[in-house]
Amino acid sequence: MALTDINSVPVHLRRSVLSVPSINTRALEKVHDLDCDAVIFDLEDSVAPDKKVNARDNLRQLFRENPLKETLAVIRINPLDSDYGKADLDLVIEVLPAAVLIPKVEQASDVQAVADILSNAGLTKDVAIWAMIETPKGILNAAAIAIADERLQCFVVGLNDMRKATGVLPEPGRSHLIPWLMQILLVGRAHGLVVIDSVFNDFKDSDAFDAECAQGRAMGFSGKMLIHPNQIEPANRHFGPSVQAVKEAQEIVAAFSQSEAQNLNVINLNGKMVERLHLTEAEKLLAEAAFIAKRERKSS
Ligand SMILES: CC(C)(COP(=O)(O)OP(=O)(O)OC[C@H]1O[C@@H](n2cnc3c(N)ncnc32)[C@H](O)[C@@H]1OP(=O)(O)O)[C@@H](O)C(=O)NCCC(=O)NCCSC(=O)C[C@H](O)C(=O)O
Ligand SMILES: [Mg+2]
Repeated sequence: MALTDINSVPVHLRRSVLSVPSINTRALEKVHDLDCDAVIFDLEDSVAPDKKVNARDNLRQLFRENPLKETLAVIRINPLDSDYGKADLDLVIEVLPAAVLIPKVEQASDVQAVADILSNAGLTKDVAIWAMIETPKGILNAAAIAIADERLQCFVVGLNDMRKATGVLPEPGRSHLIPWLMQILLVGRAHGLVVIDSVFNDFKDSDAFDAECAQGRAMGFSGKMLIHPNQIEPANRHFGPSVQAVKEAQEIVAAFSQSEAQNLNVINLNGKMVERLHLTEAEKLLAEAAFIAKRERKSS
């Protein structure tokens, strides 16, 4: 599978990235039937210390007997300097998920340490690296982290840890967090990374979740980390191409394919300036929409 490049097709979507506690066998059984783009099998904060071994065993069995097919599989390990991180990474090397997610990344060396262990195990590009940016130092060092290793593909924001570290209270609109969110996004984009918005804890409040997805989409995030199956449909809707966006993209492609537009870099489309950069965006959006439609046809 080609590595994700936010500006290239074919696309590997990251609209909905569902976290599943690897100790919860009931939830682990369910993930095969869920319409999310990626699953994070969590070994970190959702698994109690005395359950880490059981959780790893659950994943070993899942990857051996019933691996995910259409959905990207990611394993979130514990920090390498904790009591559990090294054994978690050994499991990653054994079962080969699409990516390993490192929590609480604060400096480039946190990524490099994982990359070195993967390389020493003979894995060069097989397992991508994702990094959680969820501490003040992680945000301040994001630019160095982004270039720590060529396997790094994705930043995932963690606002629970960020709030804990800073004292920022949860509030609708996340106004006090916006500078930090945009900083992470800017750094990620500068280095061609996918950037995933944080989880939303109140999984029964669908209106508030809808609003936060809309905000995350408007900010430029590729998708949202989720904690509950109910959050998948709204995340797919907000972070995927809307009907209106597909229609506009088709109009742009059609307009630029006219013979009179062949040598033009800018045209007037229904009273709006449209340039070739919009054509590139339109083609990417249509490829994304086609990819989603094909996957939906296959699963229905
Ligand atoms: C939050 C939950 C503990 C709620 O679970 P539950 O009480 O079981 O909810 P429901 O009864 O509404 O569940 C309905 C059915 O859906 C299944 N389910 C629930 N959650 C998941 C899931 N994540 N994946 C798959 N399936 C799920 C239930 O088993 C029910 O099934 P059934 O019995 O057949 O009806 C729970 O949702 C949960 O544990 N969520 C994930 C928690 C998690 O992964 N936490 C770590 C990630 S959060 C994070 O990383 C924060 C970040 O680091 C930061 O700092 O911000
Ligand atoms: Mg966290």
